[in-house]
Amino acid sequence: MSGYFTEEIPAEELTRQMEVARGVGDSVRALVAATVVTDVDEDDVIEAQRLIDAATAILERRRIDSSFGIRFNSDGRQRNWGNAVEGIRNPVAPPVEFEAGDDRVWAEFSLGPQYEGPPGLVHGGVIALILDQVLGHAAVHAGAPGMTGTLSIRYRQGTKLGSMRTEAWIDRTEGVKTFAKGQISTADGICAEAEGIFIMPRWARELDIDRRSRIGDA
Ligand SMILES: CCCCCCCCCCCCCCCC(=O)SCCNC(=O)CCNC(=O)[C@H](O)C(C)(C)COP(=O)(O)OP(=O)(O)OC[C@H]1O[C@@H](n2cnc3c(N)ncnc32)[C@H](O)[C@@H]1OP(=O)(O)O
Repeated sequence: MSGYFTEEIPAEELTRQMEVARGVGDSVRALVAATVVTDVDEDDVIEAQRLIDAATAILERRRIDSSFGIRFNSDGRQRNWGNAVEGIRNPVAPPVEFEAGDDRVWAEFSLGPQYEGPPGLVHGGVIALILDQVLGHAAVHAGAPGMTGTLSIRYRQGTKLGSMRTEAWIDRTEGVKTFAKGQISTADGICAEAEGIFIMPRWARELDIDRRSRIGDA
């Protein structure tokens, strides 16, 4: 399985690189939201498009041949900047920043107009995206990570665009399978609940690699 590799970067340099990555990610996130809801005249839209195309040409002057992957420093710090949920350099990602306590992980975050499904509400697939990641994180945090085998979601009520919270915890483990549960809530209460089975894949079991740090597709 490729995509997991070590790339040693000194601490200060890593901090600096993170600021730059977050900066460009945040700017493009703002651009995406503005593109959805702008009400300016067409001439302004066309001028903006010209500038955006120029920016894209700058970024494409040099690129990696693959996706970003997950990069580790030898101290265990990881960079998953391309991740669709938490990647700081991925404008598709809100990004969601997870915190961990004794028995669960959680995050507070906001979803803007680019995540709309039904009018004013978050798209159901985006809800699934977030829940997959938070449940996967709970499995990692419990020291029993894996790839998502099954994810079941009960959508209890529409999730309004804006501020929300997600959290997840482990229900139980059975051999290579970790059973996780979680939810997303807003000021209206619980909007969606999920149950997932995360499985340590056969290739990882055979490699016998560090379960805490290497499995999952974060
Ligand atoms: C300090 C560092 C921190 C690092 C911090 C990292 C942060 C990290 C955050 C991670 C957060 C990730 C969260 C997103 C995670 C994705 O999004 S993963 C991407 C989506 N999922 C996939 O692409 C998975 C695709 N499927 C597969 O790869 C394989 O089918 C699976 C699921 C790994 C299983 O394959 P396998 O290993 O060959 O399984 P196999 O040996 O046949 O079966 C093992 C057991 O699992 C059961 N099983 C197999 N498939 C399934 C299934 N689909 N459903 C239920 N049970 C199943 C079998 O029945 C068997 O059970 P037992 O007989 O042992 O009771």
